[in-house]
Amino acid sequence: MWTENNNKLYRKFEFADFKEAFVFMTSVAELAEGMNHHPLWTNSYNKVEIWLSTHDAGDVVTEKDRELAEKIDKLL
Ligand SMILES: C[C@H](O)[C@H](O)[C@H]1CNC2=NC(N)=NC(=O)C2=N1
Repeated sequence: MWTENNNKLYRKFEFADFKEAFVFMTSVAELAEGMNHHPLWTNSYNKVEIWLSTHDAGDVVTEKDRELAEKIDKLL
């Protein structure tokens, strides 16, 4: 579930292992490139944390962030 805090959408994802996490990250990267809208994220072994905001709009949450979050959810 995404939460909205400090002008960012945030969600933490957990996978079976690093390989699964990285497959997910590769798909997110392709989505991000397609939208020209990129995540701030961290990866530690099987965990991926993502923060979404729109820098061009002054680092706030916009429709683009909500759209990317929705597309990311559909990868799961
Ligand atoms: C120049 C380029 O179009 C912009 O920097 C794009 C790239 N990716 C981006 N990603 C995010 N998250 N926010 C932006 O405002 C943004 N802008």
